[in-house]
Amino acid sequence: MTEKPGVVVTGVSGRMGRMLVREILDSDRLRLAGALEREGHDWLGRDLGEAMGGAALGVVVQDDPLDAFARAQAVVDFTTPAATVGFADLAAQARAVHVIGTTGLSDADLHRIHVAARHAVVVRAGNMSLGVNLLTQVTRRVAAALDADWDIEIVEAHHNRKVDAPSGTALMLGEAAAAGRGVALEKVSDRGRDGLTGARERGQIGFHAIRGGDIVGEHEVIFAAAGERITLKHVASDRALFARGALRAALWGQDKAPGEYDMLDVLGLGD
Ligand SMILES: NC(=O)C1=CN([C@@H]2O[C@H](COP(=O)(O)OP(=O)(O)OC[C@H]3O[C@@H](n4cnc5c(N)ncnc54)[C@H](OP(=O)(O)O)[C@@H]3O)[C@@H](O)[C@H]2O)C=CC1
Ligand SMILES: O=C(O)C1=N[C@H](C(=O)O)C[C@H](O)C1
Repeated sequence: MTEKPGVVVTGVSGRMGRMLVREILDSDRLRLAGALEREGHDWLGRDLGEAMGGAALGVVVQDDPLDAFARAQAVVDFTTPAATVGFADLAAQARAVHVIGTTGLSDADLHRIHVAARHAVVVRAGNMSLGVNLLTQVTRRVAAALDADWDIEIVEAHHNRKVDAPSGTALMLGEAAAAGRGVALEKVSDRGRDGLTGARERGQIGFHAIRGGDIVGEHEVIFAAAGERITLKHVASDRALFARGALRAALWGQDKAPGEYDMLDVLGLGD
């Protein structure tokens, strides 16, 4: 029998890191091969299970990514942009599938990930859920069917610890709406209006971010015209959904050629 692919979880003490560990331990198709935290973290050197407040797992939390990646087939990464670009280089060196959930990546970060993907499989998505990825397809189609008399506004809501805005998901939905309209998002994007802004410009795509409490993630795409309005909405009520999507991507990537992929590829929802 072949061994189950081993997964290293980065940012293992974080909201998504802990969720990923639980899902891997529940999985009969993957095994936990390593646990990473940043330099200086108080979990370093401790057994992961005990650090999480449970029984020992025999996996020690470490801060040496190359050592961890060399013993794994996949790296599942929900951390920060600065950490993720470093992990992309090292996962490529180790030829491990790199699943990236981190959002807030700059164009320069994306370029570095693109270069790393010459040598290894990278699956990246601002949202790993089936529902949101399906919603991007629906959004693109609705935007393609309507002209610019329909104003597009994207509203997202998240917990009060989130550090980036608009959310990665809001940007995915914005890209989908812009693609449906046949325009480049950066040319029409209007983020967080404030003050004496003047009337809305025709064709713009607006973004608005709510931050509060423990909201897991909610996204609305509003198409508003004179006398009528269409609202497409997704609500995530459990982070396990993102973790399961990411682990599905880690498995899916095992037999793929090096390159950049997204969750539409993993879920078979691409055109
Ligand atoms: N694509 C998707 O479906 C989803 C994406 N996300 C995205 O995932 C990212 C993480 O979210 P969340 O889990 O809520 O955030 P958290 O802040 O809870 O977790 C991030 C973790 O990464 C750790 N970290 C930071 N730098 C490093 C490093 N160099 N090496 C190892 N670990 C490091 C942090 O440690 P410390 O706090 O000590 O600095 C922290 O434990 C965000 O960008 C978020 O938007 C979230 C959910 C779903
Ligand atoms: O930070 C989060 O929590 C989330 N981040 C992702 C995003 O930026 O869209 C996905 C999800 O909405 C949760």
